[in-house]
Amino acid sequence: MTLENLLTNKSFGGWHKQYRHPSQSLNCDMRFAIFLPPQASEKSPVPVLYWLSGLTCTDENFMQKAGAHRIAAELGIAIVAPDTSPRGDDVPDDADRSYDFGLGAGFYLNATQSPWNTHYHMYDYVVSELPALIEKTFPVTKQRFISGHSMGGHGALTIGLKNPDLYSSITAFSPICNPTQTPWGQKAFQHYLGDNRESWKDYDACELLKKDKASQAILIDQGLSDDFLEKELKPERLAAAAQENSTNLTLRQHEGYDHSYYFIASFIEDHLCFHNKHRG
Ligand SMILES: N[C@@H](CCC(=O)N[C@@H](CSC=O)C(=O)NCC(=O)O)C(=O)O
Repeated sequence: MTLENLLTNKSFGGWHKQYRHPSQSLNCDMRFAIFLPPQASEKSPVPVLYWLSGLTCTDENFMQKAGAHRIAAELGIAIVAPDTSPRGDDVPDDADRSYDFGLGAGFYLNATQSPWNTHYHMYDYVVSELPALIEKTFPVTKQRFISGHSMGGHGALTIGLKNPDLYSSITAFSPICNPTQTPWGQKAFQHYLGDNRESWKDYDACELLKKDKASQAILIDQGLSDDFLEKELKPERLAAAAQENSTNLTLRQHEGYDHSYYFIASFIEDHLCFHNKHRG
């Protein structure tokens, strides 16, 4: 396994680092970023928040724009930000090169349909391959938290709900909550998963929550001036499903905030503190 260090920056007493490595699940080279707080050492390993970004993002957007390092350094939590899709000349993209499908839009699932199924296995990468690499390489514990934004909020919710033993708590900003019923999700699932709509439900947070009560606590923040709210996100449906089975889900709605990283930066401290409360 080669792990190539591309970038190292000291930040709030800790370290932001960017790496490239060959990924077996995705069948291509991948980049990820990690923030290691100053407390992290072999003698005192720290838990890890996995952050899943949204459409068009790479590992860089969150690290550069969210303003998360100060509070992560204070709390002693590492943050790992993977890319949002497989990358490279061999990796197929949307024919129209649109932003909502293909490169930069892996939807955190395992594609079953050709030509997507050669590379698009972001679910396996995020749940298994990347944490194994992180836990082998860096001074971290096996405790994981998960969070994300928009498409990454969908990823955080579905991955967290499906793996209660692996993720202690779940948070999301402006998540796509019911992708089987909304345009971004339907386009992606049709291509990646094919015509059988039953198979789509396995990657839909509302459907997962209707099936089973979540064992973890969930925090969702949503801006009320978000241009994607009505058409794509549907947080009210997730809140209703949670209420139905007494899942511990808090949906906070904020006047005036949009879908951008200004919104994420405004509330990221609350998310890190929320995860910190669930630390073992
Ligand atoms: N107008 C944008 C649309 C893409 C966009 O808004 N991407 C969001 C995530 S949306 C859901 O997954 C994002 O995080 N963008 C990156 C950023 O740094 O703000 C476009 O056409 O690119």
